[in-house]
Amino acid sequence: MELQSEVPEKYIKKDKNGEPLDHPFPVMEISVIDLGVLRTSSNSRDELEKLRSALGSWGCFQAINHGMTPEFLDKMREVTKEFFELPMEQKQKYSKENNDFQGYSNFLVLSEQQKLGWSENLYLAIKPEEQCKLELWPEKPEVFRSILHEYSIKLQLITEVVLKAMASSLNLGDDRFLDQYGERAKMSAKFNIYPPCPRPDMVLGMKPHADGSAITLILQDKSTEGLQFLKDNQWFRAPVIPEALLINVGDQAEISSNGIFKSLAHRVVTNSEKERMSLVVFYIPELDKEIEPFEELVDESRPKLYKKVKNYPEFYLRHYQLGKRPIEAAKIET
Ligand SMILES: O=C(O)CCC(=O)C(=O)O
Ligand SMILES: [Fe+2]
Repeated sequence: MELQSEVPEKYIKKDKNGEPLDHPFPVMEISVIDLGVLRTSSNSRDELEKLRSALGSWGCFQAINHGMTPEFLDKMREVTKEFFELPMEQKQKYSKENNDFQGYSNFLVLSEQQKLGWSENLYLAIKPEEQCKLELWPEKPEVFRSILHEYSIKLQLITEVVLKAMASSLNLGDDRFLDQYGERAKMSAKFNIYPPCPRPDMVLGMKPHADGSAITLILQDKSTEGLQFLKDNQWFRAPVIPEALLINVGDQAEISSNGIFKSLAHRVVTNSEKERMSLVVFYIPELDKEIEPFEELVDESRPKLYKKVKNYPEFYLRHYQLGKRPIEAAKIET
């Protein structure tokens, strides 16, 4: 995207509270959780309590000791930036087709009227294997395919540890989330680049949304902040911890946990001088699994908050296009 002093109208976005988008919002309180401690059964009670409390308030945490070295994470960041630095015609070889979610796109467009985000993305399924369209996996930079493969394997292991710990933290059997979501749950990687933008006060990198996943794992840029979460009607900046993965609750884990874990709205702001990258991995339950609040978490003091849903990505898209928060449509009316 070319840098210019005026930006096209379709990118202009006003904050609901009238604040400029680049207002210096406060930094959120985000727990740092040691996955190594969660993995060991002794000693993990405090860490589980921390996890439960983090997911029940801010809906996210920073995971450290996840089994990937800082050098490996830096390599992922570098490879992501190198891909987006390729000439446009090379990136367009991987362009997203209209009826597909996988591939390269220049901005997030779901419908004509929607304001565009100041970003380029590359969306690739990474699990299960038969959903991967290897022809869309860039051949340049040369290490792209092998390093993404390695990253996928690591993220599968991490996801399993996190979902088990989430279950334990709710005093449920370890496999409660994994069983509900299915062995063939999907993982998709979304590579984002947010180029410098001349009007960070008026243009967003990504508009406010909550994720339709069960959980999302984000590798953030090391030197450029941008991600913000909305809590109690106020935006907060997510800090960057270079060696950590930021893991957040998506709508489906909020539903399964009967609202104990929170899927918060978030957005990405732009920066006038620096570009920002992120690598986001969505963990998405099998489409034909019925997702509903675990019955162990429903009682008189905590009635069932959500209906049963199936194929949430489709449900999500349908409601998102109407400009509503999809999870609202899954709520049981009281
Ligand atoms: O770029 C980021 O840090 C987050 C992007 C995001 O929220 C998403 O892709 O769903
Ligand atoms: Fe998101």
